[in-house]
Amino acid sequence: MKKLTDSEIKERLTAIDGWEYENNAIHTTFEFNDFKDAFSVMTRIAFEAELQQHHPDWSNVFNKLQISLSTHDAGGITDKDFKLAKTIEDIIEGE
Ligand SMILES: C[C@H](O)[C@H](O)[C@H]1CNC2=NC(N)=NC(=O)C2=N1
Repeated sequence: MKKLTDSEIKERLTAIDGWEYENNAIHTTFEFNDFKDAFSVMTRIAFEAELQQHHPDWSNVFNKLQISLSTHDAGGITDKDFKLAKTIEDIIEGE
């Protein structure tokens, strides 16, 4: 999988709100009403990640969820990260 260049990453980020590019990964944070809502979304993301065979680096504290996406094998950001980011946005928007 081809590693995207800085300018390709910045260009693609304009199409997804709320994500930023830093430290060789794209990041976002979400805040939910409570832990149950956060964990429920995480479970849905987990099943989609498994289907894509591409997995988020994330952390959850109570109602907050921080997500970072990068392609470990490529040592940077690839189409797989933008595909998973779009999937995550679709899951959140369906809430
Ligand atoms: C064999 C398996 O598909 C690979 O190890 C996948 C699994 N999930 C992955 N997830 C992420 N974020 N980066 C990877 O390089 C990666 N590799």
